[in-house]
Amino acid sequence: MVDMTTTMIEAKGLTRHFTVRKATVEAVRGIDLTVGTGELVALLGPNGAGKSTTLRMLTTLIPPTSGTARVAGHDITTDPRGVRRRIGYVGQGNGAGHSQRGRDELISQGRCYGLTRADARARADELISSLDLAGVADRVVSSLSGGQRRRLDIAMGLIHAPELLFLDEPSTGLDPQNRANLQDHVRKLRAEHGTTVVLTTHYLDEADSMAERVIVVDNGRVIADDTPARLKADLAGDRITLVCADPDAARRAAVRARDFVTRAGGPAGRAALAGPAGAVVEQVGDTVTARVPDGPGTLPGLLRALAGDGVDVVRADVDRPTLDDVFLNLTGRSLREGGTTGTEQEINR
Ligand SMILES: Nc1ncnc2c1ncn2[C@@H]1O[C@H](COP(=O)(O)OP(=O)(O)OP(=O)(O)O)[C@@H](O)[C@H]1O
Repeated sequence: MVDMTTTMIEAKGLTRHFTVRKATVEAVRGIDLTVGTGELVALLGPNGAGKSTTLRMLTTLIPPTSGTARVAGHDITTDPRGVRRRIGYVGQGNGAGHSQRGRDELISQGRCYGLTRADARARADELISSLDLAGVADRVVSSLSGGQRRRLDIAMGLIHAPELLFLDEPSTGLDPQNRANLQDHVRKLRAEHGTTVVLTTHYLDEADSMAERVIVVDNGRVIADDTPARLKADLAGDRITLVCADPDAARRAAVRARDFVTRAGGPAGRAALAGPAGAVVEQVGDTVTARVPDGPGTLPGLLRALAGDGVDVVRADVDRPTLDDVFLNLTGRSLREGGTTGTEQEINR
Protein backbone atom coordinates (compact mmCIF):
# COMPACT_ATOMS: atom_id res chain seq x y z
CA MET A 1 0.00 0.00 0.00
CA VAL A 2 2.85 2.37 0.79
CA ASP A 3 4.10 3.85 -2.44
CA MET A 4 7.38 5.59 -1.76
CA THR A 5 7.79 6.21 -5.47
CA THR A 6 5.20 8.95 -5.20
CA THR A 7 5.99 11.56 -2.62
CA MET A 8 3.16 13.07 -0.61
CA ILE A 9 5.29 15.49 1.41
CA GLU A 10 8.70 16.86 0.62
CA ALA A 11 10.03 19.55 2.94
CA LYS A 12 13.47 21.11 2.73
CA GLY A 13 15.10 23.29 5.36
CA LEU A 14 11.85 24.40 6.99
CA THR A 15 12.36 26.92 9.74
CA ARG A 16 9.97 28.99 11.78
CA HIS A 17 10.83 31.73 14.20
CA PHE A 18 8.47 33.55 16.52
CA THR A 19 9.17 36.84 18.21
CA VAL A 20 8.11 36.96 21.81
CA ARG A 21 8.77 40.24 23.65
CA LYS A 22 11.54 41.16 21.20
CA ALA A 23 13.23 37.78 21.71
CA THR A 24 13.37 35.24 18.87
CA VAL A 25 12.06 31.73 19.51
CA GLU A 26 13.47 29.28 16.97
CA ALA A 27 10.58 26.81 17.05
CA VAL A 28 11.72 24.88 13.96
CA ARG A 29 15.37 25.02 12.91
CA GLY A 30 15.67 23.36 9.52
CA ILE A 31 13.52 20.30 9.03
CA ASP A 32 13.89 18.06 5.98
CA LEU A 33 11.09 15.56 5.57
CA THR A 34 9.94 13.13 2.91
CA VAL A 35 6.71 11.16 3.30
CA GLY A 36 5.64 8.66 0.67
CA THR A 37 2.04 8.08 -0.43
CA GLY A 38 0.24 5.76 2.00
CA GLU A 39 2.73 6.05 4.85
CA LEU A 40 1.67 6.39 8.48
CA VAL A 41 4.25 8.57 10.16
CA ALA A 42 4.42 9.80 13.76
CA LEU A 43 6.30 12.87 14.91
CA LEU A 44 7.47 12.18 18.44
CA GLY A 45 9.23 14.59 20.74
CA PRO A 46 9.00 16.43 24.04
CA ASN A 47 6.89 19.53 24.71
CA GLY A 48 8.06 22.47 22.67
CA ALA A 49 10.11 20.34 20.24
CA GLY A 50 8.45 21.99 17.25
CA LYS A 51 6.02 19.24 16.18
CA SER A 52 2.86 21.37 16.06
CA THR A 53 4.68 24.23 14.39
CA THR A 54 5.91 21.83 11.69
CA LEU A 55 2.37 20.54 11.16
CA ARG A 56 0.99 24.07 11.06
CA MET A 57 3.45 24.98 8.31
CA LEU A 58 2.72 21.84 6.30
CA THR A 59 -1.02 22.53 6.53
CA THR A 60 -0.46 26.19 5.49
CA LEU A 61 -1.85 27.60 8.75
CA ILE A 62 1.38 29.57 9.22
CA PRO A 63 4.07 30.39 6.65
CA PRO A 64 7.63 29.17 7.19
CA THR A 65 10.34 31.71 8.02
CA SER A 66 12.49 29.94 5.45
CA GLY A 67 12.59 26.67 3.54
CA THR A 68 10.13 25.05 1.17
CA ALA A 69 7.65 22.20 1.15
CA ARG A 70 5.44 20.50 -1.39
CA VAL A 71 2.40 18.84 0.14
CA ALA A 72 0.12 16.63 -1.97
CA GLY A 73 1.70 18.12 -5.07
CA HIS A 74 1.28 21.79 -4.12
CA ASP A 75 3.73 24.32 -2.73
CA ILE A 76 2.80 25.49 0.77
CA THR A 77 3.95 29.05 0.11
CA THR A 78 2.86 29.70 -3.45
CA ASP A 79 -0.25 27.49 -3.55
CA PRO A 80 -1.70 27.12 -0.04
CA ARG A 81 -5.24 26.70 -1.39
CA GLY A 82 -4.12 23.76 -3.51
CA VAL A 83 -2.67 22.14 -0.39
CA ARG A 84 -5.81 22.77 1.69
CA ARG A 85 -8.08 21.18 -0.91
CA ARG A 86 -6.18 17.91 -0.68
CA ILE A 87 -5.64 17.52 3.06
CA GLY A 88 -7.49 17.00 6.32
CA TYR A 89 -6.25 18.52 9.55
CA VAL A 90 -7.27 17.95 13.13
CA GLY A 91 -5.53 20.48 15.35
CA GLN A 92 -5.23 20.56 19.10
CA GLY A 93 -8.09 23.02 19.61
CA ASN A 94 -11.81 22.56 19.03
CA GLY A 95 -12.92 22.91 15.43
CA ALA A 96 -16.61 22.22 15.82
CA GLY A 97 -19.08 25.06 16.30
CA HIS A 98 -20.95 25.18 19.59
CA SER A 99 -24.61 25.77 18.94
CA GLN A 100 -25.22 23.04 16.34
CA ARG A 101 -25.81 19.36 16.88
CA GLY A 102 -22.69 17.24 16.33
CA ARG A 103 -24.31 15.24 13.54
CA ASP A 104 -25.29 18.42 11.64
CA GLU A 105 -21.77 19.80 12.06
CA LEU A 106 -20.38 16.66 10.49
CA ILE A 107 -22.80 16.71 7.59
CA SER A 108 -22.17 20.42 6.91
CA GLN A 109 -18.44 19.81 6.97
CA GLY A 110 -18.82 16.92 4.49
CA ARG A 111 -20.95 19.13 2.23
CA CYS A 112 -18.25 21.87 2.40
CA TYR A 113 -15.82 19.35 0.99
CA GLY A 114 -18.17 18.53 -1.89
CA LEU A 115 -19.86 15.32 -0.67
CA THR A 116 -23.49 14.80 -1.67
CA ARG A 117 -25.98 15.02 1.19
CA ALA A 118 -26.47 11.24 1.10
CA ASP A 119 -22.73 10.57 1.14
CA ALA A 120 -22.17 13.11 3.90
CA ARG A 121 -24.90 11.45 5.99
CA ALA A 122 -23.48 7.99 5.39
CA ARG A 123 -19.93 9.08 6.31
CA ALA A 124 -21.25 10.90 9.39
CA ASP A 125 -23.10 7.74 10.50
CA GLU A 126 -19.99 5.66 10.00
CA LEU A 127 -17.80 8.04 12.03
CA ILE A 128 -20.42 8.48 14.76
CA SER A 129 -20.42 4.74 15.21
CA SER A 130 -16.66 4.14 15.00
CA LEU A 131 -15.73 7.05 17.25
CA ASP A 132 -18.34 6.09 19.82
CA LEU A 133 -20.46 9.22 19.36
CA ALA A 134 -23.84 7.50 18.96
CA GLY A 135 -25.19 8.66 22.29
CA VAL A 136 -24.12 12.27 21.88
CA ALA A 137 -24.21 13.15 18.16
CA ASP A 138 -27.70 14.60 18.46
CA ARG A 139 -26.80 16.94 21.29
CA VAL A 140 -25.57 20.50 20.75
CA VAL A 141 -21.80 20.66 20.72
CA SER A 142 -21.57 23.07 23.67
CA SER A 143 -23.08 20.41 25.95
CA LEU A 144 -20.44 17.77 25.17
CA SER A 145 -17.58 16.81 27.47
CA GLY A 146 -13.96 17.52 26.48
CA GLY A 147 -13.36 13.93 25.32
CA GLN A 148 -16.63 13.81 23.35
CA ARG A 149 -15.82 17.10 21.67
CA ARG A 150 -12.32 15.84 20.84
CA ARG A 151 -13.85 12.78 19.13
CA LEU A 152 -16.22 15.03 17.21
CA ASP A 153 -13.27 17.17 16.04
CA ILE A 154 -11.50 14.07 14.81
CA ALA A 155 -14.64 12.97 12.96
CA MET A 156 -14.75 16.44 11.34
CA GLY A 157 -11.20 15.98 10.04
CA LEU A 158 -12.02 12.53 8.65
CA ILE A 159 -15.44 13.23 7.09
CA HIS A 160 -14.17 13.76 3.55
CA ALA A 161 -11.67 10.86 3.70
CA PRO A 162 -8.78 13.08 2.58
CA GLU A 163 -5.81 11.52 0.80
CA LEU A 164 -3.47 13.14 3.33
CA LEU A 165 -4.46 13.53 6.94
CA PHE A 166 -2.63 15.52 9.63
CA LEU A 167 -3.56 14.77 13.23
CA ASP A 168 -2.04 16.93 15.96
CA GLU A 169 -2.05 14.87 19.15
CA PRO A 170 -5.34 13.17 18.30
CA SER A 171 -5.33 10.90 21.35
CA THR A 172 -4.71 13.50 24.02
CA GLY A 173 -7.77 13.71 26.25
CA LEU A 174 -9.26 10.40 25.07
CA ASP A 175 -9.76 7.46 27.37
CA PRO A 176 -7.97 4.20 26.44
CA GLN A 177 -11.06 2.70 24.79
CA ASN A 178 -11.61 5.70 22.54
CA ARG A 179 -7.90 5.92 21.83
CA ALA A 180 -8.06 2.32 20.58
CA ASN A 181 -11.20 3.13 18.52
CA LEU A 182 -9.43 6.08 16.93
CA GLN A 183 -6.39 3.99 16.08
CA ASP A 184 -8.65 1.36 14.49
CA HIS A 185 -10.40 4.03 12.49
CA VAL A 186 -7.15 5.50 11.19
CA ARG A 187 -5.91 2.02 10.24
CA LYS A 188 -9.20 1.35 8.44
CA LEU A 189 -8.94 4.65 6.55
CA ARG A 190 -5.56 3.60 5.31
CA ALA A 191 -6.63 0.10 4.37
CA GLU A 192 -9.71 1.29 2.50
CA HIS A 193 -8.51 4.56 1.01
CA GLY A 194 -4.69 4.37 1.11
CA THR A 195 -4.71 7.58 3.16
CA THR A 196 -1.33 9.03 4.10
CA VAL A 197 -1.32 9.94 7.79
CA VAL A 198 1.06 12.23 9.67
CA LEU A 199 0.37 12.51 13.37
CA THR A 200 2.05 13.98 16.39
CA THR A 201 1.75 12.08 19.61
CA HIS A 202 2.68 12.19 23.26
CA TYR A 203 2.03 8.48 23.63
CA LEU A 204 5.11 6.36 23.23
CA ASP A 205 3.06 3.21 22.84
CA GLU A 206 0.92 4.82 20.15
CA ALA A 207 3.96 5.85 18.08
CA ASP A 208 5.40 2.39 18.59
CA SER A 209 2.36 0.30 17.73
CA MET A 210 0.74 2.45 15.10
CA ALA A 211 3.36 4.27 13.07
CA GLU A 212 5.47 2.56 10.46
CA ARG A 213 7.94 5.35 10.75
CA VAL A 214 8.77 7.52 13.73
CA ILE A 215 10.39 10.88 13.22
CA VAL A 216 11.96 11.99 16.49
CA VAL A 217 12.00 15.77 16.83
CA ASP A 218 13.95 17.70 19.45
CA ASN A 219 14.77 21.41 19.66
CA GLY A 220 13.26 22.10 16.25
CA ARG A 221 15.29 19.45 14.44
CA VAL A 222 14.83 15.85 13.30
CA ILE A 223 17.22 13.72 15.36
CA ALA A 224 16.14 10.26 14.17
CA ASP A 225 13.85 8.87 11.49
CA ASP A 226 13.18 5.16 11.03
CA THR A 227 10.81 2.29 11.80
CA PRO A 228 10.19 1.84 15.55
CA ALA A 229 11.87 -1.58 15.41
CA ARG A 230 15.04 -0.27 13.78
CA LEU A 231 15.22 2.78 16.02
CA LYS A 232 15.06 0.53 19.05
CA ALA A 233 17.52 -2.02 17.72
CA ASP A 234 20.07 0.52 16.45
CA LEU A 235 19.79 3.29 19.00
CA ALA A 236 18.77 1.68 22.28
CA GLY A 237 19.42 -2.05 22.45
CA ASP A 238 18.20 -4.45 25.12
CA ARG A 239 18.98 -3.81 28.76
CA ILE A 240 20.38 -6.58 30.93
CA THR A 241 20.11 -5.98 34.67
CA LEU A 242 22.10 -8.12 37.07
CA VAL A 243 21.63 -7.88 40.81
CA CYS A 244 24.69 -9.32 42.54
CA ALA A 245 25.26 -10.53 46.10
CA ASP A 246 27.24 -7.39 47.03
CA PRO A 247 28.88 -4.33 45.42
CA ASP A 248 32.22 -6.10 45.08
CA ALA A 249 30.61 -8.92 43.08
CA ALA A 250 28.83 -6.25 41.01
CA ARG A 251 32.15 -4.54 40.21
CA ARG A 252 33.57 -7.83 38.95
CA ALA A 253 30.35 -8.52 37.01
CA ALA A 254 30.64 -5.08 35.36
CA VAL A 255 34.16 -5.86 34.14
CA ARG A 256 32.98 -9.13 32.62
CA ALA A 257 29.86 -7.48 31.16
CA ARG A 258 32.01 -4.84 29.43
CA ASP A 259 33.89 -7.64 27.82
CA PHE A 260 30.64 -9.18 26.56
CA VAL A 261 29.25 -5.88 25.30
CA THR A 262 32.39 -5.38 23.23
CA ARG A 263 31.96 -8.81 21.69
CA ALA A 264 28.15 -8.76 21.36
CA GLY A 265 27.93 -5.30 19.87
CA GLY A 266 30.84 -5.38 17.47
CA PRO A 267 32.26 -2.04 16.44
CA ALA A 268 29.13 -0.75 14.67
CA GLY A 269 26.72 -1.87 17.40
CA ARG A 270 28.86 -0.38 20.11
CA ALA A 271 29.14 2.97 18.40
CA ALA A 272 25.37 3.15 17.99
CA LEU A 273 24.64 2.03 21.52
CA ALA A 274 27.13 4.34 23.15
CA GLY A 275 24.99 7.45 22.96
CA PRO A 276 25.20 10.56 25.10
CA ALA A 277 23.07 8.82 27.73
CA GLY A 278 26.25 7.49 29.25
CA ALA A 279 28.06 4.24 29.68
CA VAL A 280 26.94 1.06 27.97
CA VAL A 281 27.69 -0.82 31.18
CA GLU A 282 26.92 0.82 34.50
CA GLN A 283 27.30 -0.39 38.07
CA VAL A 284 25.48 1.18 40.99
CA GLY A 285 25.82 -0.61 44.33
CA ASP A 286 25.02 -4.27 43.84
CA THR A 287 23.36 -3.73 40.43
CA VAL A 288 24.88 -3.79 36.96
CA THR A 289 23.04 -2.72 33.81
CA ALA A 290 24.36 -3.39 30.33
CA ARG A 291 22.92 -2.35 26.99
CA VAL A 292 23.43 -4.95 24.26
CA PRO A 293 21.88 -5.46 20.81
CA ASP A 294 20.53 -8.93 21.71
CA GLY A 295 19.75 -9.36 25.41
CA PRO A 296 18.17 -12.85 25.38
CA GLY A 297 21.07 -14.12 23.22
CA THR A 298 23.76 -12.54 25.40
CA LEU A 299 22.48 -13.29 28.91
CA PRO A 300 23.03 -17.08 29.12
CA GLY A 301 26.69 -16.83 28.07
CA LEU A 302 27.27 -13.88 30.40
CA LEU A 303 25.77 -15.81 33.33
CA ARG A 304 27.94 -18.84 32.55
CA ALA A 305 31.05 -16.65 32.45
CA LEU A 306 30.12 -14.99 35.75
CA ALA A 307 29.55 -18.40 37.35
CA GLY A 308 33.02 -19.41 36.09
CA ASP A 309 34.43 -16.24 37.72
CA GLY A 310 32.71 -17.15 40.98
CA VAL A 311 30.51 -14.01 40.86
CA ASP A 312 27.26 -14.52 42.75
CA VAL A 313 24.31 -13.19 40.68
CA VAL A 314 21.02 -13.26 42.60
CA ARG A 315 18.73 -11.92 39.88
CA ALA A 316 18.93 -11.31 36.11
CA ASP A 317 16.44 -9.48 33.85
CA VAL A 318 16.29 -8.51 30.19
CA ASP A 319 14.17 -5.52 29.15
CA ARG A 320 13.41 -4.81 25.52
CA PRO A 321 13.90 -1.15 24.64
CA THR A 322 11.13 1.41 24.31
CA LEU A 323 11.11 4.54 22.18
CA ASP A 324 11.87 6.38 25.40
CA ASP A 325 15.19 4.51 25.61
CA VAL A 326 15.86 5.66 22.03
CA PHE A 327 15.23 9.28 22.99
CA LEU A 328 17.27 8.93 26.17
CA ASN A 329 20.18 7.50 24.24
CA LEU A 330 20.03 10.26 21.63
CA THR A 331 19.67 13.20 23.99
CA GLY A 332 20.51 12.08 27.51
CA ARG A 333 16.96 13.07 28.55
CA SER A 334 13.83 11.02 29.05
CA LEU A 335 10.69 11.83 27.14
CA ARG A 336 8.80 11.09 30.32
CA GLU A 337 9.14 13.06 33.44
CA GLY A 338 9.77 10.98 36.54
CA GLY A 339 11.89 8.32 34.91
CA THR A 340 11.01 5.22 32.98
CA THR A 341 9.54 2.98 35.60
CA GLY A 342 5.89 4.04 35.50
CA THR A 343 3.29 2.04 33.65
CA GLU A 344 1.72 5.19 32.19
CA GLN A 345 2.98 5.48 28.64
CA GLU A 346 2.06 9.10 28.15
CA ILE A 347 4.81 11.66 28.08
CA ASN A 348 3.87 14.00 30.86
CA ARG A 349 2.82 17.38 29.64
N1 LIG B 1 2.60 31.39 18.19
C1 LIG B 1 3.72 31.24 18.89
N2 LIG B 1 4.35 32.30 19.43
C2 LIG B 1 5.48 32.18 20.12
N3 LIG B 1 6.11 31.02 20.33
C3 LIG B 1 5.53 29.91 19.83
C4 LIG B 1 4.32 29.97 19.09
N4 LIG B 1 4.00 28.71 18.71
C5 LIG B 1 4.97 27.91 19.19
N5 LIG B 1 5.88 28.63 19.87
C6 LIG B 1 7.09 28.12 20.54
O1 LIG B 1 7.77 27.30 19.62
C7 LIG B 1 8.31 26.14 20.26
C8 LIG B 1 7.76 24.89 19.59
O2 LIG B 1 6.37 24.78 19.88
P1 LIG B 1 5.44 23.63 19.27
O3 LIG B 1 4.05 23.90 19.72
O4 LIG B 1 5.68 23.50 17.82
O5 LIG B 1 6.04 22.36 19.99
P2 LIG B 1 5.43 20.89 20.10
O6 LIG B 1 6.55 19.95 19.83
O7 LIG B 1 4.23 20.74 19.26
O8 LIG B 1 5.04 20.85 21.63
P3 LIG B 1 3.72 20.23 22.34
O9 LIG B 1 3.99 18.77 22.36
O10 LIG B 1 3.79 20.83 23.69
O11 LIG B 1 2.53 20.61 21.55
C9 LIG B 1 7.95 26.26 21.72
O12 LIG B 1 9.03 26.85 22.38
C10 LIG B 1 6.75 27.20 21.71
O13 LIG B 1 6.66 27.92 22.90
